[in-house]
Order: sequence, then structure tokens, then C-alpha cells
Amino acid sequence: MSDQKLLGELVDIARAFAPYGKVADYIPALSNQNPDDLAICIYSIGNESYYAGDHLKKFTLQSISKVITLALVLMDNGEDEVFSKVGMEPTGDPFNSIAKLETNKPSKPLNPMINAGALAVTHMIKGDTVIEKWDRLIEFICHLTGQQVTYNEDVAYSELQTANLNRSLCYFMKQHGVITGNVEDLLVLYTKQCAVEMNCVDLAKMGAVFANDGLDPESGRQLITKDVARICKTFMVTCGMYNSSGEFAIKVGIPAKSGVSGGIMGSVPGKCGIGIFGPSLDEVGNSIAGTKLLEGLSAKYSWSIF
Ligand SMILES: NC(=O)CC[C@H](N)C(=O)O
Repeated sequence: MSDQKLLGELVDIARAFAPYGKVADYIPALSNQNPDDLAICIYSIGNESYYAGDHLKKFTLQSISKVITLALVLMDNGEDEVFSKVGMEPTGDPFNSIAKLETNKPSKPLNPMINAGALAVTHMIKGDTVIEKWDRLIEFICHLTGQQVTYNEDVAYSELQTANLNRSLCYFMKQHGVITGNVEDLLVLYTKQCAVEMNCVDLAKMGAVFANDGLDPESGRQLITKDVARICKTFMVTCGMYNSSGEFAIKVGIPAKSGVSGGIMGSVPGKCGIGIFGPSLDEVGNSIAGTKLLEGLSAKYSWSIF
């Protein structure tokens, strides 16, 4: 059976799990996504791609954007500066939890994959204004995907109106000197970053850059340094699938990052990037059918890095 046909069959099997999950609705604009959608692209480091499902359908990155901003900020500011503001440890808590910000001394977010840590990282994007910082980030994403990517205004606005938990994380961190400046400006930038929109081919392409040690499989350009790509993949393994990263490491075993819109970016080192879109989520916020699909693929192709 061809890889393309097998992929189609695995998608059909995994789609049967979608009814057991639920589309995110705490960001109102995400609530009208179709829970039965499931699409995948596998993008090899040899620059070949395979896909199944509605692979051209666009969705917003949400938390997947956390890996991309981390890569940019690490290259701009260096490890020492970044890790003086955000830690390297998994939390075992939900992605938007505030609990450990208070109990961790000195107060700093435990890692860049939870909301508090991501807000601290986005705060470090270079630029004097929100516009300058945004331009820098979106240009980087356009290089990674090789496409003219932009953001979904409705989703960004919808999140900005309702982001009171993220607002409180910011004020807490401002009080403790993790971030400085205007909180509302940071939220405007963060919600735009989360609303960056693309299809699963573009997402798989970004995953392939990480899988290829930062080298673009299409142009051969080094878009991310090897060291930064390594750090990002390590965070994807330890914290990328929220508080089920441990179970995911056992059942799938690859660096991956999910978002509440139902996207998952996977990166199989030295092999391929994976982009998945399946908006029905399990109880921790990962695509339920997407995770099942990755379990099937990892078993079939022996992807686990462990
Ligand atoms: N887990 C996610 O995808 C969360 C991203 C979302 N924009 C938030 O901050 O709540």
C-alpha cells in the first residue's frame, strides 16, 4: 500500500475518536469549528509531502506559536537572558494555571510552553512597538513556512476580549518583575501570535525545519540555529502536549506541540515534520483524533525517539 493511501486509512480510523472530544469554546471564535475535521500532512526533510483529509483548511496556531516565538527569542536574546525569566521544568498543571507562579520562588513561569511562560517569552521579542515586534515574528513565520502567512483578526479579537486569565498572569508577572511595560500591548501581540493562521502543510513544513536541525528542507537555508532547534524540540517532548506530555511520550514518543484550535506540530528528528488539524479536543486540550492518528503513525513507522 502506498504511504498516501495508508495515511488516508489511518485518518479515517482516527476520525472515529472525534465524537469523544469537544471543540474549545473559551475563545468564542473557536467554538464554531467543525469537530469532525481531521487533516494531516507529513513533510519529509527530503522536501516531499504526503497528506490526507482537508489539508488546505486553515486554522489558528494557538499554543503551537509558543515554540516559534521561543525559537525567535532564543536566537535574538540568547539562552542566559531567556532562562533568567522562564524555567525549563514541566508543571503537570493545565496550560493556563496560575498556581505555580505563586509557589515557585523566585516567581517565574516554570517553562515556555505554558501560557505564563509564553507571555514572558513574547514579551522578549525585539522591537520598540507592538507593530515592530509583530512584523518581526510574522516575517520569521513566513520564512519557516515559505508562505505569505497572516493572522485571523476575528480569533485574535475574540481572545483579546476574553483573555482575563492571561491578563491576570501578566499582572502577576509584572508585579514580580518578570515582565515590564504595558500589559494590554503584550496581550495584543500574544493574541495575534496565537491567531496566526495556516494549513497543515505549512505546519508540517515548520515541523520539518525543527526535524532538520533548523535547516529549511526547501531552500537549504539555516532558519534556526541547531542549538535552538534542539532546545525547542526538548521542550516539545517535556511540555509540548500540556499535562499529558508524559503519556504522549510513551505512546507516540516524538517532539510535538499542540494548540487549542486542534493543531499539532510534530517533529521526527532527522525524518519529517507533521502538521495535524483536528479541532475536537480531549480533556487536557489536545486534538483527540490527532493524538490517536499520531499513535497509529508512530507505531507503523517506528517514530519514537526513545
Ligand atoms: N493551549 C492553547 O492553545 C492556549 C492558547 C490560547 N491562545 C490561550 O492563551 O489560552
